[in-house]
Amino acid sequence: MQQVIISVVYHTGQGHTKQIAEILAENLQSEFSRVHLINVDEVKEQFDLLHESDTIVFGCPTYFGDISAGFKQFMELTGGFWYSQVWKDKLAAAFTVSSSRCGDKLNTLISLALFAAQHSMQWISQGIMPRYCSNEQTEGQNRHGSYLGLMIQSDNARELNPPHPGDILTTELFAKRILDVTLKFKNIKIYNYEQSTN
Ligand SMILES: Cc1cc2nc3c(=O)[nH]c(=O)nc-3n(C[C@H](O)[C@H](O)[C@H](O)COP(=O)(O)O)c2cc1C
Repeated sequence: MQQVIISVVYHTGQGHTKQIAEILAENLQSEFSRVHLINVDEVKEQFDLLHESDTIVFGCPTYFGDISAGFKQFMELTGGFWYSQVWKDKLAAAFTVSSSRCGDKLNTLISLALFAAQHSMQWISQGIMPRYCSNEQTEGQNRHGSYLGLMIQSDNARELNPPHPGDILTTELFAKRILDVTLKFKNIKIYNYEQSTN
């Protein structure tokens, strides 16, 4: 059985971004894929896992309308790889988490896409249509109407609460899309494999 390798590399401050990284990793896992979940705090020892990946998913919280400092540190560690373009034509996708519905998350996704472009990676858009009927517009899939990547609104409280159900659904659908696109890009045809229709 041919398998693709997908890594999710993330920074988290209080754990909200970690929650989403874990849901993504769980839903990326299949008989056709091997998944690495990597916290940027431990990335220095795990760069080989990123180098062997077909797809790398980048994730961080939005802090002051942009990527977090923790993620930026990781980005700057990749300077040597940029120089030799070792990630050229790997696939890339991204997600960000912030406490406001908007919270200027788009700017974070743009920064992450630019980072991937400087590494000459191929970008996977979110590819999930928002639902425009009844309550689903606000409670369902892609409720923030994002296209560049996955946007999540965290419920910031004293305790770490689970993400909004609509955001969990969107995360699951995004994982399915990342897996679909990776298999397509690697030209792996799987008999009876159901492509996502969202
Ligand atoms: C320094 C700082 C700046 C923040 N800036 C924003 C912001 O610009 N927009 C927003 O909606 N939330 C903002 N937040 C809230 C975080 O995005 C939110 O708490 C998020 O869930 C953090 O994810 P984490 O738990 O993975 O660290 C900020 C939080 C911090 C600590």
